[in-house]
Amino acid sequence: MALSSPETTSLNTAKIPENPSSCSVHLQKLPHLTDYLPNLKPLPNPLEKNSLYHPPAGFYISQSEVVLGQIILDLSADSEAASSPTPQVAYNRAGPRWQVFFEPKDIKAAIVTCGGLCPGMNTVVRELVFGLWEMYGVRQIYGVTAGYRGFYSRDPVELNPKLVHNWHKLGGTSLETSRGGFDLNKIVDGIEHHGFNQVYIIGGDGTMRGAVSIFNEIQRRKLNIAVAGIPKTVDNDIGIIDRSFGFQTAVEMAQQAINAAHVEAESAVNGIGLVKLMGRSTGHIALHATLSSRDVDCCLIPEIEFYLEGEGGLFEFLEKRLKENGHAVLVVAEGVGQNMIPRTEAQKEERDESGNLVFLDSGLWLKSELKNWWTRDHAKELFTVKYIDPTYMIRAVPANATDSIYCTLVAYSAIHGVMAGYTGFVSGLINGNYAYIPVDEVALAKNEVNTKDHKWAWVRSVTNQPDFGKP
Ligand SMILES: Nc1ncnc2c1ncn2[C@@H]1O[C@H](COP(=O)(O)OP(=O)(O)OP(=O)(O)O)[C@@H](O)[C@H]1O
Ligand SMILES: O=P(O)(O)OC[C@H]1O[C@](O)(CO)[C@@H](O)[C@@H]1O
Ligand SMILES: [Mg+2]
Repeated sequence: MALSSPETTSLNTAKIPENPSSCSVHLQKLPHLTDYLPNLKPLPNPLEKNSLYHPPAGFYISQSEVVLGQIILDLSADSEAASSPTPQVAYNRAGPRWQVFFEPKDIKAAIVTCGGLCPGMNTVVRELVFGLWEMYGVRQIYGVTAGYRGFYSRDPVELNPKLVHNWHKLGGTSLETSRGGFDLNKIVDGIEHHGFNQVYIIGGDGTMRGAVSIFNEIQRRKLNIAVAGIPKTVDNDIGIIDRSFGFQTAVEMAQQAINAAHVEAESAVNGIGLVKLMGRSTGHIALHATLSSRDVDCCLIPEIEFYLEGEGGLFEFLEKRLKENGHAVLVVAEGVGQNMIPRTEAQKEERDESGNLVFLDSGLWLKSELKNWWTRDHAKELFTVKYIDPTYMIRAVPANATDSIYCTLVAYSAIHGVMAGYTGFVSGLINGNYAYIPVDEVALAKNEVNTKDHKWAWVRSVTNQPDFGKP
């Protein structure tokens, strides 16, 4: 990998070697059914005979095609990477393989949706059904309803293109979803009982941890069943992938709430518009909504520390903004201030069916703190806080055009991977390319906002909010 033009770096003080060490690549191993069922025989891909495809040269993806996990490198001679070069992590590129390990007539596929809603869930299900049916001629496709518990407590629903053709226009998940109900043995027994040999699992971080256990148990039982995950996270809290389908739609929907908060704030004397957006442990939606809106004066996310009172605190900042502009818009993620909001003993313990801590309403808390502050310090002046909580509105909608394309491609990628005999993987977008990632890796990978990165610096520069830091 030689640098094309050393001159271009003349403005930069960093020394760049003429010929930086050729990069070594570490390919993350993808589990395959033949790892534990060595006698399985490959077959030619049925797409060869699909009259709609006529696969051209280069259509099939080879084992050697990879997607790099990191595409930004520091080539300077004194960089850490140059002094101890670690191999680049790479993932298998997603797409059709020329050999498959399933005969279409023998396939019985199951699709399940788990966890909270996200725009595009129905589209992913629709595209799995269409892809399996149209590309590979699969005729036994089932929806497992109500999340993981559906594997053992409900009859699966037969799916076909006619039934699901309109689902991309619907928000939510027509298969229904739930939290909790994860009983590993009952689930794998259910999969065996129904004779499913391809299992597609759509869900968030918890769902992916469940998928790891299901995959491990299937391997332990040496079953010829492939498991593929499709990460769904409106909060964008799953690592490795660029983002989940539905995330951009949610950010777009958040604009409506921010616009309304801005109008309300601007139309009042000392008006504050307060918007709470989803994001339990990560502030990606709040961050992206702030960057795209430009009406936001302050964005608070769980990854930053802040305090309310005193010099350098939130109230001091808002007071300044109110003096300058007469109004201010504040966007907070739901996970913000959870360690500052007073809780009863019962609230400290309260968890949802999946075991996630139930959060208190950060927006309501902030609204009340703002009112107390104003009454205490400026009792005679007018003041208004308009609090908007669009929580479910931003995720209960169908996917926008960009997310719809993502839904289709991520679903097709999953199908191609499973047909090729891969298992225990997820399909996802990495640096703009579809790739296969071992599910155990995804289940552990968090995606928090890096507050030392440019993106957070951009927020600071569009809002001009201070680095609240510590008092
Ligand atoms: N560690 C785990 N092992 C097995 N199953 C799990 C685990 N964590 C969660 N699950 C199961 O996965 C399903 C979904 O989990 P959860 O409710 O946490 O949502 P999620 O998948 O994280 O989605 P989101 O948080 O985006 O709404 C539930 O059925 C839950 O019981
Ligand atoms: O009310 P529910 O369905 O548990 O969902 C709320 C949670 O779901 C999420 O959207 C994640 O899917 C979180 O942001 C939020 O805390
Ligand atoms: Mg989760």
